[in-house]
Amino acid sequence: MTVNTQPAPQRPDPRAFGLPVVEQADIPAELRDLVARVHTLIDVVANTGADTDTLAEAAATIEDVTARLDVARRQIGTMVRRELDDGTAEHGTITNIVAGDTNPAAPPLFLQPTAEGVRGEVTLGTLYQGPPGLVHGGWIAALLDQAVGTASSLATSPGLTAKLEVDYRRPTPLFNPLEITAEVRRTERRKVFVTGRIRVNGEITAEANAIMVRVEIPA
Ligand SMILES: CCCCCCCCCCCCCCCC(=O)SCCNC(=O)CCNC(=O)[C@H](O)C(C)(C)COP(=O)(O)OP(=O)(O)OC[C@H]1O[C@@H](n2cnc3c(N)ncnc32)[C@H](O)[C@@H]1OP(=O)(O)O
Repeated sequence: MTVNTQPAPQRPDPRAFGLPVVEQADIPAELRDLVARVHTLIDVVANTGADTDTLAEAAATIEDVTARLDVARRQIGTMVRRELDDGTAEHGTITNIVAGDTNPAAPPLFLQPTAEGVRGEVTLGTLYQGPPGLVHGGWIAALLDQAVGTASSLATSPGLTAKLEVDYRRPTPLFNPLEITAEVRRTERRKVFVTGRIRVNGEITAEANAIMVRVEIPA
């Protein structure tokens, strides 16, 4: 695997903005296990053909579990700090819908730096279905948004998506490994022009061109 050998740019510490930071390594194994099991549960519920007695029993059990877990909620904006393969680190919101470590609805997509930008792989099931057997177009945009945002953040500094234009070239199938890549093309003041792609078996199914606008970080 190729990694970015350029010196890492100075990245802001979210704590300076009042945001709590959790080290990825400090997320308890039990929470990771719970997140994975709930992810499976969501998929099973979405597809179940169980009888009504079983459904009612399951709903009561889950109501009970929900009440037990609904304690000491995290502050909105809680960040997770992740060590990356190139020895640098990144911050992301811990409940990010695409990549959040503690979000059972997230695929999740974890991106790593490469010589060109970022790369990750993810396989999506029926939770992300739009047309029969295919990934929902909004989710394709979400995956690409995450990729261009991360590429921009790692190459420059964190920003918000100002523009995201997606070309849907081929249907993107469920249950197939999706290769997600993104790379910064150029920067212009606070604007970062980024391209992202989804490939299936080497063929591009969707491509995005985005403008990220870097947030102004006080000195
Ligand atoms: C503290 C540490 C945190 C760490 C954190 C790390 C996170 C790292 C992982 C990230 C991974 C997440 C990936 C998901 C990323 C989202 O999902 S972001 C959420 C969706 N996006 C939004 O909500 C953005 C909403 N829009 C806005 O807030 C504002 O319009 C913007 C985009 C911040 C720009 O506003 P502004 O800062 O006032 O900037 P402004 O002066 O208007 O424009 C600056 C430049 O951008 C241009 N521009 C502005 N809007 C546009 C546009 N729509 N089209 C074209 N050009 C535009 C302007 O023309 C101007 O260009 P120049 O004059 O320099 O040529």
